[in-house]
Amino acid sequence: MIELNDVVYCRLGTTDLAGAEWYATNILGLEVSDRRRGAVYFKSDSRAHTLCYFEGDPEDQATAFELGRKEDLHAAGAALEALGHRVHYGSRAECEQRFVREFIRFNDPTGNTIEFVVRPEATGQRYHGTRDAGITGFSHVGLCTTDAERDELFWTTVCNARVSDRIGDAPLMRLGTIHHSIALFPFHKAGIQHINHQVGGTDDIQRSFNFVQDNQVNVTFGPGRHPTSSAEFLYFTGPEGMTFEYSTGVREIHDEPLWRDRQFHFAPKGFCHWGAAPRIAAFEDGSI
Ligand SMILES: O=C/C=C/C(C(=O)O)=C(/O)C(=O)O
Ligand SMILES: [Fe+2]
Repeated sequence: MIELNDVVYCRLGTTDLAGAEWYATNILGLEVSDRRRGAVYFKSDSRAHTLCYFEGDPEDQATAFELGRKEDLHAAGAALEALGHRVHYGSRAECEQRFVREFIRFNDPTGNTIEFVVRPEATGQRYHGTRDAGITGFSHVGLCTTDAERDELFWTTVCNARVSDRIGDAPLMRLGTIHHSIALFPFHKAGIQHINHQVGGTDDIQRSFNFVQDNQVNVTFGPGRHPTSSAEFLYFTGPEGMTFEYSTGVREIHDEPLWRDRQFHFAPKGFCHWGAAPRIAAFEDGSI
């Protein structure tokens, strides 16, 4: 079993790096932590970076998860190869680009690019957003799946994810005590479906609702409250059509052996307690 500790960063290709940086700092509220040729790195908490935009194809997206030690990484690489995955071992230059000691890259069964990394760099420094969005950190990612049952099996049997709840066939899965670090949403192709940052409270959600609208950013869902994690949320559109989510108050699961996953409707009532309806393709019709 591949033991994943947490989701650690996303990498997103963009055809407009300057525009993506403008959005990430002035709208999303992240802090530029580094710049390398053709790439900009962003902080959202005390980690060295949790998001990287790089010049490239917007469909070139990767999500990274942390493992404990390099021995675990090598064992994970061998296990994935034995299952038929093609595994790329990161070069020193590629590790430096990611602020990690070692990493491997492979595709999950849907074709999402996944990186498993060891020793991602931390900083002793707090994060200071360019605007006060109230962000407390990068928290989870939604991935598209072309076969939710198959991919759930991959994340829960090859890896250590546990299903906290399901909305229709979409599993919300935890790696630690946070209700979910990874969620899978049925869609017709691979890709990152949304990127979540936690914010401090309701005021931050409501303030951002007004702020993003005042800045002509498309709000696609919310404000609302998820029946699943109990979190209050706001979803809006970013560069290249990426969906970003702020949420606050996500449930923590500490009674691990006692928790039973629950089944929610794949319909607005399964997504929002307050009656908001999503205008996000993978939330509207899982078979698109
Ligand atoms: O509405 C669907 C999403 C639910 C949640 C949640 O329970 O917090 C998410 O954030 C998610 O699936 O990503
Ligand atoms: Fe989410």
